[in-house]
Amino acid sequence: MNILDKIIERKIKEVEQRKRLTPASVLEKSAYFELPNISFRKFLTDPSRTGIIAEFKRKSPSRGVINDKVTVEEVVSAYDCFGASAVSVLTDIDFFGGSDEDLLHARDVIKCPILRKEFIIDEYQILEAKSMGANVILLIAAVLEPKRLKALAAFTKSLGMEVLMEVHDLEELEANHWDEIDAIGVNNRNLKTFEVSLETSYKLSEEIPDRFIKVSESGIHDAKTILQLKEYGFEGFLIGENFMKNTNPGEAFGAFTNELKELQLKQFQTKKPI
Ligand SMILES: O=P(O)(O)OC[C@@H](O)[C@@H](O)c1c[nH]c2ccccc12
Repeated sequence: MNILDKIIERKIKEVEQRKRLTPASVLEKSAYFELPNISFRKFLTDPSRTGIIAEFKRKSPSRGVINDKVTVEEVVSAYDCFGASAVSVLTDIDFFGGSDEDLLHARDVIKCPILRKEFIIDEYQILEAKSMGANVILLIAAVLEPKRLKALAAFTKSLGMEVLMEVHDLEELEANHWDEIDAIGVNNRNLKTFEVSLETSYKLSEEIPDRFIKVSESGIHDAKTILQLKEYGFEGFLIGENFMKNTNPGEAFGAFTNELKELQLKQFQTKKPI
């Protein structure tokens, strides 16, 4: 059994337990059901933001503990303040050391869209996401049948939220050209083997129809890579470890965005006719 199978096996049990503990009707009483969604699409394509979806991730199956010393509030408020287009918060407890509380605390301190980073297999988890104040959810093509993925995406849209679908290869991409999806994320990390290659994004970029926002996920460690990905049409960049591995992830994000701005300025100046 690969790690993804293990996570899903655990997740099925977890969701059943959660449903018994808190019925959906209780989740639906959350005030977030009354509020308009903070648009992921709008923030990602806003030129005054960076396009970066900055992630709060304490640990992962591939890296072990990345950072268990910082608070979610201090990190995500710096992410937002230095121009993140969205913030991603892991809520998986067992494999990523996250929690629902992390997302709730993030929501208390930031105004940009929040991605609930979770292994979603059931509508109930989407209701949970809404009740916590998340604005966008992740649907992973490697764990869902195409028809099931479409149904979960439609349910998300019916709640006014948005969908980031994650793919890792052409087969997953071609099976899931659903109108209910807002953005397609190419995961450079193979969730079954942990291998990381940016070539995955470069190769799949031209296969993604223009109506979807293109996002590149995982393994991004420098500002130069963002410029390269932009050349391939990517507008979103999901980055976790590169910030979280630092004592002060928020500050690391700030330094990264400064470097990105400088590189962009240089690129602009050299392209400009004299
Ligand atoms: O820390 P990285 O290499 O920058 O990657 C971030 C993000 O892409 C990664 O955490 C991720 C992408 N898809 C996922 C699905 C589940 C859990 C985690 C992920």
